[in-house]
Amino acid sequence: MIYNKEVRVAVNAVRRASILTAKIQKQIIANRSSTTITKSDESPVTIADYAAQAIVLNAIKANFPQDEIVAEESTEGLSESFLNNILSTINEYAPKEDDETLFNEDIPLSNSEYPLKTTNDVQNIINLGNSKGGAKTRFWCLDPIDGTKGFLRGEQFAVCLALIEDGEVKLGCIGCPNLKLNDYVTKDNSLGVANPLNRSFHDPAEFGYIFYAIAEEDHLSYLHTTDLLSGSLKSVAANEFTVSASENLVSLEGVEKGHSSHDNQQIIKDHFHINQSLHLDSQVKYCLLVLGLGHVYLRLPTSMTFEEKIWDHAAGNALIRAVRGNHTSSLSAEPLDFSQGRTLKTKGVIASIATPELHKDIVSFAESVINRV
Ligand SMILES: Nc1ncnc2c1ncn2[C@@H]1O[C@H](COP(=O)(O)OS(=O)(=O)O)[C@@H](OP(=O)(O)O)[C@H]1O
Ligand SMILES: [Mg+2]
Ligand SMILES: [Mg+2]
Ligand SMILES: [Mg+2]
Repeated sequence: MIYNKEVRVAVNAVRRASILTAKIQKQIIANRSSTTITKSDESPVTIADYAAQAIVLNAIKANFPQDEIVAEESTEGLSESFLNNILSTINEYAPKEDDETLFNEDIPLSNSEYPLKTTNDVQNIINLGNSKGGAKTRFWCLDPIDGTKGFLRGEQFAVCLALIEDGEVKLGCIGCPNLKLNDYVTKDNSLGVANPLNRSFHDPAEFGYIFYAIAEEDHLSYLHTTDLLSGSLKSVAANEFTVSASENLVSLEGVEKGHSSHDNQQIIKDHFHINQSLHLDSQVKYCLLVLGLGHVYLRLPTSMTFEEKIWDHAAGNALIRAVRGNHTSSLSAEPLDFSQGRTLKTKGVIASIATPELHKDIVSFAESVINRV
């Protein structure tokens, strides 16, 4: 397998961050923690976002010291006592990397050059996520908690890591600690989308799933968070679920009305007879899409000035391309371009496992809805 070491590091780091964030979410929901900060753009960030970013970036640098990283969070403005809090959170909640039931011994997630033992280590490693990205470098792209609002509501969130080379996403890994797939299998067989995998999901009691894919290999893999790489791995082949206009389609959409235009999405759903919608936070939406549990991901812009962040879509891009799906902006059916820096320069996102023709029709209709006077 190409990118063999990269996949092992990514899955192990995402697994460690998924277990840590899931434990912290339980504490927050039980009201035993209140470490949420509001960032300058009014969005929330928690101690779990910082702790997850620290352990994933440390794992990357310990194994690929030359690689650059684009990651969402920075420690700007954090006090020494907050940094101390991040360090104790890591020590208390992150599973230990000498736990052989969870980690491959030959993939150390820290070393003497990247130890993660002091607040200085924590600060330095988090801020290594400040790469500008672009077309020329090889860089990793991390969203330590995607769907922070869902995380705080006790709902879906995801740890999302991608590797980008020459502006193109090469691999993606998404940890979904709260995902129970059986919750999304359509109960109503008349819709014709009941469990497209034609197999039952054995949802683990806790810690959900990890999905990963190399974009150019024609399949996606997924496993329970607490399995080792060699554990009960399942996979989906390219084009396994391609759908066309004549079928009953299910949309995948966000929860927050400020993140996508639910009104414009409704107009599209009416036009294409999409009469069932799943609303979830985070890139978990992409995971359901590539399993065929939904067909069209709609993220129409609420404002023409907001720039989508590459870490909100890069890992999902690898999954979608591995199953030969479509991943474009909401205004043009050109593929998303991850080579333009830390943000996408196009507006909105539409993803689907539809035929290319149907995808083009949906985007062209979306464009007319967005640009209507
Ligand atoms: N105005 C606007 N438009 C589009 N996207 C925005 C906007 N504001 C924020 N964000 C980003 O939305 C990320 C969360 O996306 P979700 O898919 O979870 O949104 S939703 O709540 O389910 O609708 C969220 O990611 P996290 O900060 O990692 O949670 C933000 O990067
Ligand atoms: Mg955020
Ligand atoms: Mg995000
Ligand atoms: Mg985030």
